Amino acid sequence: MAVSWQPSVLTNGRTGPAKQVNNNFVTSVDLTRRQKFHPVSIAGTKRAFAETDAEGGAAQFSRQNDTEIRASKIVECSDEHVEEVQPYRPGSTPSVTQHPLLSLRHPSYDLPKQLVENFAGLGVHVIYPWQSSCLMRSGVLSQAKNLVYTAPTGGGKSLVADVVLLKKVLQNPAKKALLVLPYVALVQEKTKWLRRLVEGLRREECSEGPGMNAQKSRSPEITVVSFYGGSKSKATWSDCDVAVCTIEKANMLVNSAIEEGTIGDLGIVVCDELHMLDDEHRGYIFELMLTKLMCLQLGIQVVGMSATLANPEVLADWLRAKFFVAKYRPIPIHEHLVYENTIYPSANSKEFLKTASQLTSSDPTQRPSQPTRIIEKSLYQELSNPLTNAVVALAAETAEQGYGALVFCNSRASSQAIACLIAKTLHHIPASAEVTERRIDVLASLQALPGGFEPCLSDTVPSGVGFHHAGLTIEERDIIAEAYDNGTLKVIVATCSLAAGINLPARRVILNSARMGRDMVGPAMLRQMRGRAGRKGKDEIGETFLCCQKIELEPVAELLEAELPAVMSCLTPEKRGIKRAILETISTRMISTYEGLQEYAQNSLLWHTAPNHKMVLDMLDAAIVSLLKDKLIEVTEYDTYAPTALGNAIVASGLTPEDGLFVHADLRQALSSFVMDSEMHLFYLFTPIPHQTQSFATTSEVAWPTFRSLLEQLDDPSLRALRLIGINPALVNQLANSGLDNLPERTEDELRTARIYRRVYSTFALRDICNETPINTISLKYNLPRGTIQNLAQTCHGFAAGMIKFCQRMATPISHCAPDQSRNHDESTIGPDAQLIGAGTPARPTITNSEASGFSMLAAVLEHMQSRLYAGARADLLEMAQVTFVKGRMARLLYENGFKSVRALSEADAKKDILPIMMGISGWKLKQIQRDVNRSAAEEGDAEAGDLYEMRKRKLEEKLLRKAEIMVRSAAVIYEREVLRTADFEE
Ligand SMILES: Nc1ncnc2c1ncn2[C@@H]1O[C@H](COP(=O)(O)OP(=O)(O)OP(=O)(O)O)[C@@H](O)[C@H]1O
Repeated sequence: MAVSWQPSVLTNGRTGPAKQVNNNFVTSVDLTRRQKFHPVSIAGTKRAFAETDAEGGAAQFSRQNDTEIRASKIVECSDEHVEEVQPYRPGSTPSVTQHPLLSLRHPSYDLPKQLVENFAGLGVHVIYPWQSSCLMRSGVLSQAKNLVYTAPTGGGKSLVADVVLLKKVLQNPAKKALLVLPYVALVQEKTKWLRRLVEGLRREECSEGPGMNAQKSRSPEITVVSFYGGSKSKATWSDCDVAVCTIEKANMLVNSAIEEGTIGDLGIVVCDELHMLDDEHRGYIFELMLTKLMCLQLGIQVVGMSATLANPEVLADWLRAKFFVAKYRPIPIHEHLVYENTIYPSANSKEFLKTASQLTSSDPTQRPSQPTRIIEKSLYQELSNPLTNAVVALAAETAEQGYGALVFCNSRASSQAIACLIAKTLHHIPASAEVTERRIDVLASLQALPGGFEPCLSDTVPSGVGFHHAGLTIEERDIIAEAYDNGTLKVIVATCSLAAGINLPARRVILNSARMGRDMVGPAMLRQMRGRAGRKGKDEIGETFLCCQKIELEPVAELLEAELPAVMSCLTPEKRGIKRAILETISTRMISTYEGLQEYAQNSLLWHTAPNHKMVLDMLDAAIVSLLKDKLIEVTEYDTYAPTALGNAIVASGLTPEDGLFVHADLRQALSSFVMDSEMHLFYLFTPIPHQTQSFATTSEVAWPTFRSLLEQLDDPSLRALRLIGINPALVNQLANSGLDNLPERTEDELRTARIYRRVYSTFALRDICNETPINTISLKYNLPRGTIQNLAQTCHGFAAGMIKFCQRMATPISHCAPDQSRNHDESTIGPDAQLIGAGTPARPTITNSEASGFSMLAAVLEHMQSRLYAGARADLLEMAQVTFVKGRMARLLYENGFKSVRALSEADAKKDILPIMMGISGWKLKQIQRDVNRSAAEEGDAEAGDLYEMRKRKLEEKLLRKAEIMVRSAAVIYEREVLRTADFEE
C-alpha cells in the first residue's frame, strides 16, 4: 500500500461518521481540532466497560477499507486485581542536603566547575547514591584502582565511567583514554555525548611526563575522536585525548601503541558491555587487549561495566579491580506475561514461573494467579492469532496515549508485518499538525536516500510507526531511530539487534515471543530488551509485556528463571584458542621469551577460569609450536621469539593467524601471476573473507544459479582471473543444476575451496558497488536486503585498509634486536637458562627482495582501489567523490552534466545548476508522491490533492537544496585546500 497523507475518512463513531465526509477533505489538523484526546498514564488506569460497549467493541467493527483495522480493546478484569502502578517520584531519591555527596560539586570528587555544569546541562543535577558510593570506593578516583561494576540497564552506569575517565584526562594532560564499546552505533552516540560533556573544558597545565611535547603542540581542549571500521575519519591516536572505539579498533590501537613504544601515554581504558568478553566472534579480542594491559603493569586504569554480569567477582579478580554491584533502577519496571489474550502480572521471574506453570498445569487445584486485564478477541482476520492481537493492541494503546512503545520480533519479516498491522490500527488516530509535518519530513528524508528505502515504511510512518532491522541501510535505521527518539514516531518494531546496538528507551517494551529466529534469546539479551523500558528523564514508569503462545510458556518461564551465564574466557581450544594472543604479543615486541609468554598466559581470563593451569600451559606450548610451524614466529640467534614478516603483517592488519595464512596464499598467487587487464583480481583481494561479512555469502546464501549467470557475463580476462584464483565454472554450473546449497567442507582443502567460492561471490557484489550500481539494483540482483549489501561495502573498507597494511608490512624487512637493545617489556626474564620451546628450529628464510618489492607494488595498487571503494565510483570520478554527499551515482551525474572537477562544482550555483540535477535523480520519488496523492484522492474524493502534491514536492526541493548548498561549499573548501597545497609545492 502506498502512503496516504490525509488521514483518511473517519470510520470510528468516536471521531466522525464513516464515509460521510466524501468530497470534503479532512486534514489531520482538522481531526486534531475535532478530537477530544487526553493522554493519560496507561498503567493502572482503568477503562470502563461502558466505553467499550458504547462503541460496540472491537467485535462490532466491520472493515471500512483496506488500510484500517481496529486494535482490540484492553479491559480491566475487576477492581480488586487492578495493578497499582507507582510512578517514579523524584522525592524518593535522597536530596543533596541530606547527602552532600550526591552533588558532583562536592570537593571529594574534585571536578572542574565546567564539567559539573556540563553534566547539569545534560540533565544530571544529582547523582544516585550508588553512583556516589561507587565513585567513592577507595582509589577509584585517585589512585588509578581498577574497577568492575554492574547495575541494571538504565541504572546510570555510564556516568560513573565518564567521571573517572574525564578526571583522569583532565588531571593528567599527558594521558589518553580509551573507551571501548561493542557497536558502531554506540561508539557514535557516545562520541557525541562526550563531546558535549567536554565543551569548554581544558586540560590542566603540566610540564612533565612522557608525551608532553606532543601534547603541548595541541590545543588544551579535550579532543574526543571515534575509531571504527569503515569510519572515514583521518584522526590518529596522537591527535586525541579520548578515543571512543569498537573492540577491534581498540585492540589495534593498543597493539600499535605497544609497538611504537607510546603505550605509556595511555592512562585509562573503559570497557562498556564487559559481558561481551563471552562473545566468541568479537568479545575475545576484549580479552586479548585486557590481558596485554594486565601484563604490562604500567598503571593503566581499567574500568569495566555491564548490566548482565553473573560473575563480576571473577572478572574483578582477573583485572585486579574493586568490584561494585548495584541493583538500583531509577524508573521502576512493571513486568507482565501475556498469554491467550490475557495479561498477568509478573513482578519477578519467580512469580512468572508460578503463573506459567499454573497456566499449563492440568492439576485443577493449581489455580492460575488472577489476570489484571483482558484483550478482547478480534474479528479481523489479521488479528485472529491471540499473540498478534495482544502485541498490536498493547502497542496501539501505548501510542494512542501518546507514549513510545518498542516491540521486539524474532525476524525481519515479522517486524515489518507487525509494524504494518499496528500502523493500520493507528491509521484513524489523528496526529497534531506539527507531528504530521514531522512525519512528512521523515518520509522525505527516506525518499531522498541514495540507497533507496523500504517502501513498506511509506505505509507505517504516516501512522507514527517504524521498523528497524539489519536489512535496512544504516541511513534508514538512523532516520527511524531519530524520529522515534524525538517523538515523531510512537512505535518501533525491531529485531533484537536494536536492544543491543542502540539506546532507545520506551514506556512499554512488548516482546512478540522471546525468540531470535527460531531459538530462544539468551537471558542477557532478554534483560537488554526489557531494560529498554522506562528511561530516566523520559518516562515515569516502564512496562514490559512478554507475549507468548501456549507452547512457549514453559521455555519462557525457564528463560526468565535462568541465571545469567558466567562470563568465561574465549581463549579455550573449543572457542578461539590462544594462538592469536601469542602471535600478537610477540609481533608487537611486547614479549620475546618463553617465561614472558607464561606470564602473559597467567594474566589472561583463561587462567582465572580454567579448571586447571596445566591445561593452559599445554595450550601455550601447542600454540608456540603451531606458530613456528606456520612460520609466523621464529627463534632468533639470541634464543628469543620474534615475528616473521608474515606474522607481523597478520597482526598489523588485524587478521587471525588462520585468515592471515589464507590471505597470504592469495596474495602470493597474485604476485606470481596477476591478471592486469581486468579489475576482478583486485576486487577479489579486497573482498573480506566470508565469515567476516557474516551475513553476505555465508554458505547457504550463495545462489548458484546467480553465480553461474554472473560467470557467463564475464569478459575473458575476468574469467581468467577467477580461474587463476581457483574458480571452476563447470563446478558452479553443476551446483546450479543440482540445486545443492553447499560445497563439502570436511577437509582443510575443501574448507579453503568453499571459502574461495563464497569470497568470489561477494566479489561480484563489491564490483557492482565500485561500479556505481545503485544499492537497490544490487539488492535485487542478489536477492539480499540493502542493509546486507551496505554491510559488505563497509566491512570491505576495514578489510581493504588491513590488506594495504599487510602488503606494506610484507614489504618492510624485519630486524631482530639483541635482547639488550630491544624495547621488550620482558627483558628481565631473558636469561641463559631460559627455557625455549622450539629452540633450534631453523629460522624462516627472510623475504626476498623481489617479493618485498612485489608487495610494495601491490600495496600501491590496493591503495588506489581503496579510494574507489570509499567513493563507490569508477576511477574517473575519484576527485569529485571527495565532496560531501557526492558518492557513486551522484558523482557520475554531476560529471555527465559538465561538473567534471571539484573546481567546476565549487563555482556552481546550488539552486540553478545543482538542484535540477538532484531533482532529476529524484524523478521516481516525485512520481511516487504523485501516485500516492492520486490514490488517496481517488479513495477519498479529495479535491485538494494538487495542493498536497505541491506541498510534498516543495519539501523535497527544500531538502535537496540544502544538500546542494553543502556540496558546493564542500567543493570550494577542497578546491581552496588544493590551491594552497600546489602553491606550497611551487614555492
Ligand atoms: N544521576 C543521574 N541523574 C539523572 N539522569 C541520570 C543520572 N545518571 C544517569 N542518568 C541518565 O539515565 C539514562 C540512562 O543512563 P545510562 O545510559 O548511564 O544507563 P546504563 O546503566 O549505562 O544503561 P545500559 O545498560 O542500558 O547501557 C541516561 O539518559 C543518563 O543520562
